[in-house]
Amino acid sequence: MKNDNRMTLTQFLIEERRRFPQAAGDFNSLILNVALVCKRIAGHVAAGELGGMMGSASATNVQGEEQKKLDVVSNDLFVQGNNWGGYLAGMVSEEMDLPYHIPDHYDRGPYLLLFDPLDGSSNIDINISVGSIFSVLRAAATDRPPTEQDFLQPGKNQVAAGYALYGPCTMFVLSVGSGVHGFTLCPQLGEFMLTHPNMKIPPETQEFAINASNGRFWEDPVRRYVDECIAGKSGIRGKDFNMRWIASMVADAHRILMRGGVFLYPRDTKDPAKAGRLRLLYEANPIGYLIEQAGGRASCGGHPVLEVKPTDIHQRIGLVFGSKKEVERIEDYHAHPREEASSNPLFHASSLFRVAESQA
Ligand SMILES: O=P(O)(O)OC[C@H]1O[C@](O)(COP(=O)(O)O)[C@@H](O)[C@@H]1O
Ligand SMILES: [Mg+2]
Ligand SMILES: [Mg+2]
Repeated sequence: MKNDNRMTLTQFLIEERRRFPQAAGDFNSLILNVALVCKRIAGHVAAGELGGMMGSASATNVQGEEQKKLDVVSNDLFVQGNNWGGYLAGMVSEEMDLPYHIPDHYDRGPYLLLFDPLDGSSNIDINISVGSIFSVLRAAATDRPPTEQDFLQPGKNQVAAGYALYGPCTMFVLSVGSGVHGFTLCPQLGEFMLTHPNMKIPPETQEFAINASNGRFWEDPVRRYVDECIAGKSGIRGKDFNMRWIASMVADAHRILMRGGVFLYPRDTKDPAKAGRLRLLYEANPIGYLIEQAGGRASCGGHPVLEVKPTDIHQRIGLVFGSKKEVERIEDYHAHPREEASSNPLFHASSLFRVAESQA
């Protein structure tokens, strides 16, 4: 990578801050510390500390010391890298049952940090790209530890969101509400350099991503959409589609930000107790925010996902995101079921995204 005159993440944040002359600097400290944590995680991933060395919670190394899973290591790095800075009131993580409270000997600050420290962890053992996803909300108060309720804000309240992708190179993709910007880690400088300013998702696509092994559990709007993509030129879409599935949502989202496409992890009937696979607060919301900032659309079927009022910090949700026109088509299929679907009571009984929508 030529790094001579590219802007660093720090320089980018300084430029952004000029738009908010009253800002105290807490926000930039937060983003820079999250980026530093991501560099540390990238180091662990690149060092081959994958499944064999760190994959099992009960694994021991040659010294007989217990080794932690990389998910847990990544979570600890997020917590320790951000609890001391004075800019956070608390944190929520996929790896922690309850919200994390800033210890009394550190200052509390105005922001909440929510994260999936390692997304796509089933890919660690096989050396396929994984990533970290984060979301930033404003705290309701700094004179007390945040309650769970304080974290239950709709995604539209996010003041920033982003992810790091640990792939062939490490990238940090960020939105602070003014578009989406991609930074690539320069190994020589150890800095994230602005390599992909203003990422935009084309409104149409010929690529879709879904775990097709769940096909028999899909409800009609999703089945219809996928069937039409597969029918290609011979069907009503009149064009051939390609399919991709990395099984790291963060990597699938990155591909869509780079060249368009649509991703579906819908609510299905496989386990009716689960309102989808992905977690609302630290997977669907931050990715939804980035996608919409890049001109795409993120939906839970009938509503923009960013409108959903959360009810639980680890709540799951059905999620569709990507190229705007494709997501709108899927939403339309939910809003206007096919004839055969509307005459089939099965399809009435369980609307794909019903739970999420009722919470919107
Ligand atoms: O087993 P599947 O259906 O391919 O699931 C893959 C999905 O699960 C996830 O890996 C869940 O994330 P975690 O690794 O953080 O649990 C998503 O990234 C991905 O889209
Ligand atoms: Mg995840
Ligand atoms: Mg995870």
